[in-house]
Amino acid sequence: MAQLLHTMLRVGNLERSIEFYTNVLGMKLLRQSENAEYKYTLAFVGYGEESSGSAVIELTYNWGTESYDHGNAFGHIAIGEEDIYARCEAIAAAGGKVIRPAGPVAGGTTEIAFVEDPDGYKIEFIQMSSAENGLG
Ligand SMILES: C[C@@H](O)C(=O)SC[C@H](NC(=O)CC[C@H](N)C(=O)O)C(=O)NCC(=O)O
Ligand code: NI
Repeated sequence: MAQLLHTMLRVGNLERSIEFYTNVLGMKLLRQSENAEYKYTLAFVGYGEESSGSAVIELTYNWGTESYDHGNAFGHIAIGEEDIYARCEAIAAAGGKVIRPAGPVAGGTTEIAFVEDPDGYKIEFIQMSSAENGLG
């Protein structure tokens, strides 16, 4: 059976992104690799080991490229959380940017929040106990 493995994000400063995803969002740095020939470094972060079936984020740093034009197509990566209110408080306290405070989605009951990572990618937090479609 196919398995969702990772989402790749190109980032402008790998150390900054690793710091955010680990110390602000509470993920683990799972593995890191460098390709000197093609001048890029990969860092995989997530809440669980890939070997246990956890989907992860692949942070890609192209040496010397400090920013990207994100266009207007990319939406977000979603993370299920037991308490998005506490998580958002912790993110804000750690200097993270909460761009949509925790609360019910417009016209619905699922409770969500949005934060922005250091490159401007949006991360959605969903209160699993409130999630519709059987996620809760
Ligand atoms: C390890 C595996 O999960 C990969 O995603 S490697 C894919 C490969 N990545 C790179 O070459 C990284 C540097 C490259 N300059 C880039 O920014 O992508 C690749 O084929 N990338 C092309 C792509 O469109 O992802
Ligand atoms: Ni990949």
